Amino acid sequence: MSEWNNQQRGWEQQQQSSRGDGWDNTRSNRGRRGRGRGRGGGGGGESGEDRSHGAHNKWNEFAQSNSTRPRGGGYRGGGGRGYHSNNRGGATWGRNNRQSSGGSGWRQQDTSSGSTWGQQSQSQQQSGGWGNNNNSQSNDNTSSTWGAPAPSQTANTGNNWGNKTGNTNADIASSGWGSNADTATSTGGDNRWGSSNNDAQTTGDNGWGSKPVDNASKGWGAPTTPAENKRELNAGGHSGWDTPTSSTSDTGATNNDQSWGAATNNTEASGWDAPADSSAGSVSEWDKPVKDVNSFGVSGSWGNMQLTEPKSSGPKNDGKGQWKDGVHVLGPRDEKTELKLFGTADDTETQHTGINFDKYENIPVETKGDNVPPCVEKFTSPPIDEHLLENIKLARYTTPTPVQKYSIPIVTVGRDLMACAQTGSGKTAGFLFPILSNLYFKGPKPTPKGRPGDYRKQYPEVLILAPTRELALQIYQEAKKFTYRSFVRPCVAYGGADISVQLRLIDRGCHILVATPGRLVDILERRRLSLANIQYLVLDEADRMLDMGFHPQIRRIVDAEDMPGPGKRQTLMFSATFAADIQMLARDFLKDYVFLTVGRVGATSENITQTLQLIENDNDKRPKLLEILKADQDKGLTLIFVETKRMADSVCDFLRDNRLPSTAIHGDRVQSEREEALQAFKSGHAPIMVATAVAARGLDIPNVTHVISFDLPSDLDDYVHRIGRTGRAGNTGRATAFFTRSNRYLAPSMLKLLKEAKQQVPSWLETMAEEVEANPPPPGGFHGGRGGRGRDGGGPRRNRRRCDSDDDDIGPRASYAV
Ligand SMILES: Nc1ncnc2c1ncn2[C@@H]1O[C@H](COP(=O)(O)OP(=O)(O)OP(=O)(O)O)[C@@H](O)[C@H]1O
Repeated sequence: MSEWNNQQRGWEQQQQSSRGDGWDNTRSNRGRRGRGRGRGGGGGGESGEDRSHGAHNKWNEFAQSNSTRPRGGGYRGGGGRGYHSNNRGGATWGRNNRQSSGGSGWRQQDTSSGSTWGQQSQSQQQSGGWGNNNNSQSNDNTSSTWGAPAPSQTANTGNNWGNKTGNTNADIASSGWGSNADTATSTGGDNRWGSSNNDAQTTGDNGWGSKPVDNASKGWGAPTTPAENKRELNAGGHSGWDTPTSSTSDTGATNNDQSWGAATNNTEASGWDAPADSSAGSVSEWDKPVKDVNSFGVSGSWGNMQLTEPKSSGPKNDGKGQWKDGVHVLGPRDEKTELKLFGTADDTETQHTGINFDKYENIPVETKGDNVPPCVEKFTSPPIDEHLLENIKLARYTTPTPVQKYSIPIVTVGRDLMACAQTGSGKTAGFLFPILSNLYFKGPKPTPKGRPGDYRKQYPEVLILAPTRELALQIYQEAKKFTYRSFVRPCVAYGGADISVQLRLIDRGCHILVATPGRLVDILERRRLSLANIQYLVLDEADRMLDMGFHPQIRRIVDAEDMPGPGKRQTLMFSATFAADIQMLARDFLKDYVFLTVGRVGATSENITQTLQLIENDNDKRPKLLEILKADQDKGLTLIFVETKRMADSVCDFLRDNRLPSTAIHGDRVQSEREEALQAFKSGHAPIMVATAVAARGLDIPNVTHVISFDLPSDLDDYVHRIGRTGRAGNTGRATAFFTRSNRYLAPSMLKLLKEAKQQVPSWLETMAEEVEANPPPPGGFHGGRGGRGRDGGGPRRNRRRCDSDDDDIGPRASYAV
């Protein structure tokens, strides 16, 4: 029996045995929002959001039958209202909480007659919960503490969530829950949850944030390879990660040993500092403690912790360095942090270079501009800083990709750059490396003198704008890799996550800010950040940002704030495609720039084998999809692109109905769900992901071996980016597209694209292309093939957002007129 069949059987079993518990819970909860609030749930009150009555009834039926809670009762109902009241994606918290002994858990704290957190911590000593650092009583497995997810509970005797291991902090006095304490100076073991956001990935022992890394050994149900995952499903094991989206199964131990990792792993930046969806707009108690934290060591509320914590004078080891007296003092090495950041040489959650990596060498490179510096052939010192080279080595990069070979010297000598290179060819490092190298050489720029009241303002030196939340998060994670042990602090800000948490992180120090434009405008309006110190402005996927309607926000950020103008800062724009309308932006934002193209602008990688399937009728798409998936012997991940959010849910439902473990990602899902879906996909728990354009750009997911364009976008650039989720870093991949008559106007440009990438061209495409050329679309009647350089047809497509298309973090827009 083929691997596929094995897998499938396993999935079936999974579906039958634990539907509602596992991967399937990453599905969209669209339509469920707001239902079933405020009833039952053991007094759960307002926090209960009964997701068992959602649109996806079938699954919810499973959930109901699995559930012991009263219908309509908030699954978070264990303890009154907590931050869950606004947090769909944080279901896990509530669930664990509910499982916890005697209604314990921090939510209860909230109901405990206005008690302070510190007091709660005492009550926790009886029932287990977060305020309770030293309370071994809380270690019953069901009430697993935050920092100690189920698998590690036994190991974590006495631990509670923020604070796992005795935590001897030299700087405990300034730290704490909502800790504004500089995580850079906290010890590796000082797992204060307020700081877990950063620490989750950079320090090994940090409460729950650290969990996912060794999930394989901890029985999370998230084995290391997708193949194994599938086998585990065969074995009928619970799944894990993505469970938290679902409120459906709040029973039993299964839930206990799920969940946490999902929240943690997915949301490094949100971690539990950023408990899932803040879109509901409220901020929980513990998200607001910036002020309280300052009084931490003084008033003792919250700060009860410190009284119970012994101080340590042990070495600090959080992977962070400092700039001291003009010298870059590196932080100490830390094995666990390195493992988290860089993975291992053969894990499946890290992108490894593929057999065709060397072929990048053959791609023609062109530069336009005056006095372009010569490229480098190797990662050498100089122009790259020694410490950066060490991190590059840890990332197992041996040779720069073509875009890096050119961007490194160009940016190092201070030039602006517009760079266009194929998907998956290393553009992120192309801008990060020279920027970081320069920062490491020069050290931090002095903070400008602010106005009175500006004392809390941060002055980042690098601003990286990205169109989608997931891409922002990914760039941030890359930045964390290459800033390991350095003085440079990266931060991230994107919509759908708690802004106060993001602000708090920024407050702790921010040299590099990665942000989506809408969220950044929001932050700027709060006057908590100044752009006066920006030395580098990076617009990643700039064309997509314009296409999404971010033009006003970008203009505002760049022109209407205090950012230094062109010539006083360096501006870098990177994409695999550049639409015509980006030229305008380039003209205004860049100065004396170099235009770098690696291969033809907008071309696909030859590492991707493309197949077009002519589909006569839209109704034939689903059976065809099933046929392809079932015949697929590939053990890798499959990403399916559709055009609308509704269709994403619908196709995902269809696949599940056919017992194919799938998840969906689109803009109608709350951020935590999106991240969970992504994690379920990455980990192989849901090896099929149905996505809208929200996942089209920049996402670097290892082991995506097949991209299926169920719907073709009306713009070929979008197609190029979508299929670019496979065939990355020299790996090979496959792309299948369903081509219908309604896509016919794409035929000429598609034909050209296929020929250029040396792909097989079906004869019907040639015929169709000829027909279209003989009868071109009426002016304005079709937006296919947006132009760009060397691209056929179509005009600028700005502002042609579809009503059901995805918009991500558009944010406040009315406040600035273009
Ligand atoms: N020099 C290198 N050696 C080995 N791997 C590399 C190198 N540079 C980048 N990579 C890896 O290649 C993968 C793709 O890189 P990246 O995400 O930066 O591509 P990209 O060009 O930005 O793609 P996209 O156009 O889709 O945004 C990443 O996993 C990255 O770690």
